[in-house]
Amino acid sequence: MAGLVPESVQKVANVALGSREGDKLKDLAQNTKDTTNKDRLTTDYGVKQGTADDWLRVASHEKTGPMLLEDPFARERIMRFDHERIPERVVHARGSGAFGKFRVYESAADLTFAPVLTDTSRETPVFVRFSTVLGSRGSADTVRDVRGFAVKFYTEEGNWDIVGNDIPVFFIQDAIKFPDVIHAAKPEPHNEVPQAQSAHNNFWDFQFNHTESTHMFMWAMSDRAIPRSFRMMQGFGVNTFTLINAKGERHFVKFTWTPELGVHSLVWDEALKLAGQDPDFHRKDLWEAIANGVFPKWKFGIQAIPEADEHKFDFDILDATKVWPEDLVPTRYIGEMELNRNPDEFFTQVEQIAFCTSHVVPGIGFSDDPLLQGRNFSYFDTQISRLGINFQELPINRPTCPVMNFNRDGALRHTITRGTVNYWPNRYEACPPAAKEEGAYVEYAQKVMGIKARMRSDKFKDHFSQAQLFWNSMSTIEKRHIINAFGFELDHCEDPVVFGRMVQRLADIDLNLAQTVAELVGGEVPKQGRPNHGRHAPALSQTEFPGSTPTIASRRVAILIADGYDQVAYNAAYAALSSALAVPLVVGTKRSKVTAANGKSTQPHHHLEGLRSTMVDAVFIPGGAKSVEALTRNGRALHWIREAFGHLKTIGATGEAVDLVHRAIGLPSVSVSSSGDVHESYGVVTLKELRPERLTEVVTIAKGATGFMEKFFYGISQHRCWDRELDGLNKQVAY
Ligand code: HEM
Repeated sequence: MAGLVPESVQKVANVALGSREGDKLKDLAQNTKDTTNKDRLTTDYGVKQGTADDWLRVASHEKTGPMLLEDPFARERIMRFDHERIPERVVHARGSGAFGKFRVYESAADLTFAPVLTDTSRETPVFVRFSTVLGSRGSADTVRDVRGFAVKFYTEEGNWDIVGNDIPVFFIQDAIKFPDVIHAAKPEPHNEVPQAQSAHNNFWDFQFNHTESTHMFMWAMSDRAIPRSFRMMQGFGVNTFTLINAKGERHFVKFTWTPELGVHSLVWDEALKLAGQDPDFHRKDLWEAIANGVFPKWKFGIQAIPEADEHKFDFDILDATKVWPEDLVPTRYIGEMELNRNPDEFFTQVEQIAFCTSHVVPGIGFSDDPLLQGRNFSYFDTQISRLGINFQELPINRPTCPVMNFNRDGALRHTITRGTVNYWPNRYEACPPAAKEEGAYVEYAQKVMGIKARMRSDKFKDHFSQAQLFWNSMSTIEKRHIINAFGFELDHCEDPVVFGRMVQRLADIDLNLAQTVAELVGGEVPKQGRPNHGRHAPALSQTEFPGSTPTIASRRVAILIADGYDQVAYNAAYAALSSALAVPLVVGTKRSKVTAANGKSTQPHHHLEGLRSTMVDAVFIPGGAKSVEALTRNGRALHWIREAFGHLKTIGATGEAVDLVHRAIGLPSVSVSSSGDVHESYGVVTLKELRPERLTEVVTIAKGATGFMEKFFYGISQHRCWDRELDGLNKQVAY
C-alpha cells in the first residue's frame, strides 16, 4: 500500500532482487508482510477482531461495570504487549544498521581460498550494525564512546562476521578482563550514574590501575570517539585473524574499513548539545543518506604477516592493544562495501541480528589472540540469553546457503525437519559430515606445544610505547582535542585519588600532555615523564583520511531566511546544493510561509528554535534588507551564526547578510566582502554585491576556486575550518 513502504526502499529492493545481493532479500521476503488497508485486524490465532477499543465488560449506556477476564482478545493484546521487551545487549545496546553489498576488486588468492575474498565477480549481501558501547538502548548517539562496526557477510559458504569497532585497539589483552572493564565503564553500581559516559570515577580508576588500557584510552579521548556520522568512520576487526591460501600457507591478518567520505568528527561542544537536541542524530543521518540514495561506501583492506614472521616485531602481533603500524605492515585495499537499503523493521532486523567473531568461513581462521578466543565464546553465549537458543533461525541471522544438522528443539524452534533420525552416524547415511572437497571447514594444522599457565608472552607487558606512538602521530588540532577531552573527563571525577593518579599516568605518555591536563583538572603537576621514543605512524591520525574526492554529498546545509529574503540568492543556493546531493534545510523565523522581497514565498522545513545549528554542517544566509533586519534583531538567529562559527562550520552570506554575519561573529580578524568580489576569511565566505549571473547551479568543488558557491562548497567539503581553532577564534565567541 502506497505510503506504508517507502518508495525508495522498494526501488532498491526490486533492483537487488535479480542479483546475488538480492538472495538475502528474497530469503527475508519469506517472513515479510506488508501492512495494507486490505488487511483486517485479527488475533494472533487468526480470528478477525471487531473492535480494538473496548474490553468486554458488564456495561450498559447508563453504567460501566467490571470487565471480564474471559475476553480472549483483550487478554492477548495486553499479555502479548507485557512481554514485548527482550534483554538489551549487555554492551553495544544502542545501534542502527542497514543492508548492502560487498565485492572484492582485487583477488586475495595469495592469502586465502575463501571465495568472498578472491572471486571478483561475486557480490556478497551484507548487513551492518553500528553502535555505541556503554549506553542503554535509549541513550544518545553522540556521546563520547567507541563505536561498534559489525558486518555480517551472507556468503555462499555460510555467514562470516567481522565484529569490529571504529578504533583499531582495545582496552584489554585477555578476554577474562572484559567484565571488569565494562563494569568500570558502565553506570556505577550504587546509583546507576552516569548514563553512556566514561566521565566518572570508576572508569578512570580502572584505567589507572590497569595499565594495558593506556593505548586505548588515548584513542577514546580522541576525535574518533565523537564521529560526525557512522558513514565517516573507519572500521577495524581489531583482533588478529588468519587467512589460509590454497597452498595451505597461513598469514596473520587484520581487517580495515575506510570510508569514501573520509573520517570526520563532531566537535565536543556540538556532541554534548546534540545528545539533548537530537539524541538520534547518527541513526537519522544513516537513514537519511540511504533514503536519499547517497549510499555510504567503504574500502576493505587487509594487513597481512606471513606465519614465519610472527615474532619479528617488537610487539606481540596477537595483542589487541597494539596496532600494526603501516610502515611495517601496509594495508592493502582489495574490496568495497556499499550500504544501500534501510531496514524494514528495527526489532526483527537491527535488534535481533546476532554477530559472532567465531562465524568464519573456510579459508578464514582464528589466531591465538587471547581476546579473540574469549570473544568467540562470549557472543554465542550471550545470544542464547538475549534471543534464545534458536536465534540462528531468525530471518536476519539465517544464512543464504543450505543449513542442515542434528541440532534440535529448544524454545521457539520453528524449522520442521522431516525424517526418522536425528543423530549421526545413522543407518541411512542421512546428512553426513562434508568432505574437504565438498567445502568442509578444516582447521589449520597448527603446531602447539607448551605448558598450561595463566600468562601471556613478555611482549604483552609493554603498555606505553604505542600510546606514545599514537600521541606523537596526532596533528596539532587532534592533540588539543585530546587535552580538552581529558579536561572534561577528569573534571567529572570527584575523587582526587582518581584524577590525581590519572594525570601522573599521562606523564607515561607525554610530560607536556600530563602537565597541561594537571593544570586544567587540578591534579599535582608531574615533573618527570617517561622518555618518549619519538616514533610516528601517520595513518593513526584521522586527518590522513580526508575522503577520496572533495564532496558535499549528504552534507546538511541550513539556509536562514525571514520575510523579505533575496529570492535569487536563495534559489541559486538551493539548486546548487541539491544538484551537489547535499541536503538543503530551509530554516525560517517561523515555519509558516516566508515571503521573499519579490513577493514569492517558500515554506521552511523548520524554524530557528526547532532545528539548531548543531544539526547542520554549514549555513548560508541570503541577503534581503527586511529579512536581514529581522534576523539581526533575533537573538536565536545571532546565536545560530555564532554557534556555527564556534563549531568551525563554513558560513556563507550574500548581500545585506554579509553585515549580519560580520556583526554576529564580531571579531576584527574575520573580514568580509565589501564589493562584487568573493571574500573568504576563516571559513566565512561572503559576497556583498551579488551579480545573479555569477551564481551557477553546477559547481566544481576544488581547492583554489574563485566563485562564491565554489568557495562555499569547497569549505563545506573540508568538514571544518581548523584555522579558526588554531588561531583561537572560536574561543572568543560566546555560543
Ligand atoms: C576487540 C575487542 C572487541 C570488539 C571490537 C567488540 C565489538 C563488539 C561489537 C561491534 C558488538 C555489537 C554487535 C552488534 O552490533 O550486535 C559487540 C557486542 C558484544 N561484545 Fe564485543 N567487542 C570486543 C571485545 C569483547 C570481549 C572481549 C567480549 C567478551 C569476552 C565481548 C563481548 C560482547 C558481548 C557479550 C556483546 C553483545 C552481543 C549480543 O548481545 O549480541 N566483546 N562487541
